[in-house]
Amino acid sequence: MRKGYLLKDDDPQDVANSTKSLPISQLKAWTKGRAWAFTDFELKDTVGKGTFSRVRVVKMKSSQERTPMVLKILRKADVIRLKQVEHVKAEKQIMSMVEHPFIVNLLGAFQDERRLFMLLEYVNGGELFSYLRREGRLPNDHVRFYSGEILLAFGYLHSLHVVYRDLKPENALLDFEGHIKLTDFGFAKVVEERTWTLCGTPEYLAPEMIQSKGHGKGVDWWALGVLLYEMLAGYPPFYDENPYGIYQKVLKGHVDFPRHFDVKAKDLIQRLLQQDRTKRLGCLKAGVEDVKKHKWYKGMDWDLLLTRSATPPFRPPVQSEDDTSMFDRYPESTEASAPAVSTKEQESFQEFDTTILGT
Ligand SMILES: Nc1ncnc2c1ncn2[C@@H]1O[C@H](COP(=O)(O)OP(=O)(O)OP(=O)(O)O)[C@@H](O)[C@H]1O
Repeated sequence: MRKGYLLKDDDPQDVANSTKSLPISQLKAWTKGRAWAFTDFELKDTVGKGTFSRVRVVKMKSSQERTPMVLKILRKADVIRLKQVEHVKAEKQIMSMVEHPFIVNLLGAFQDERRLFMLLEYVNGGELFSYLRREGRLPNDHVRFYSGEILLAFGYLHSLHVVYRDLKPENALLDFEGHIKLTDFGFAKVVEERTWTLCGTPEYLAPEMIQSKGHGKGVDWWALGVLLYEMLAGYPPFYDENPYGIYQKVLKGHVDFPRHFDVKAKDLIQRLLQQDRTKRLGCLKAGVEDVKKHKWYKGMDWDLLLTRSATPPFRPPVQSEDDTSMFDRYPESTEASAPAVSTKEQESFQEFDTTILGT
């Protein structure tokens, strides 16, 4: 049994001192169908801060079950001010319908008068971003592993007509074994054909999104090309101090490849960073299968990868399930206050609460 990952058994009475924790399948079964309130949780460290959210590790207060989870806390007033109501609703909606080994599990969604809460499994190995910045750049086989798990998640999402739209190393978390877990579905959308909203992170935006031409699944394949490049080079392919400069470079489409680049990796990236989305790898008839078949992935056992049976290249040095040392430090916050919103504004959050029925 792994250190810090004790499986549940039937005995413990000592709630406060218990270190018992559940594997995700059992955690999902335990959280299934429950109604939640913010006061149910004991607040631990903050592990992330977004534009209008705070992500905190939490534990249930009065329960035998002490598995750490995270609560993504959003202030309604900020969500409204930044015109993110529809995105937040879509995030919850999409996260509650997806289930995949390389995607973070949503365990519940609820609200109080001033805040929205999403309860998620806690992925304690930190962001791929932090690992990449520490290492500088990654060797081919590491990149093959991470991008392979991500592309399997994309294949799954696209089969449900979900476009993720926010791939970047900050949103790819590593679990305790070192497998990928995609988080932040704030820009994800169900798209049958095309959609037009400009969203994502400048360095990762596809040309058709910048040009407001209408976009679809192709933006994810473009972003995978950017991520592959960034992991192998240590910096993104299109870079400038300001977003406008980045957009110009993306539209110009010229990519400089460092000398050390593997020729097959370069070929794959060029096919993903194809300006014309009708010719871009992943956007053709065979979809994800074309990407999987690219010669850079030759020898990859995709079935083994999907079952999380391939050995990750790096195992995060976490000491316990609630270890937060792989994340940046954030100042303490009591989460006591949030601005009020009007009764009319409250209505827009009516369908937010979800008890996950799942499997
Ligand atoms: N399930 C999780 N387990 C561990 N850490 C998480 C989890 N979900 C999110 N985080 C951390 O919190 C950060 C912010 O979360 P998230 O990206 O979902 O928030 P956001 O408000 O959408 O952020 P942004 O404004 O940057 O898009 C993540 O980058 C990650 O470091």
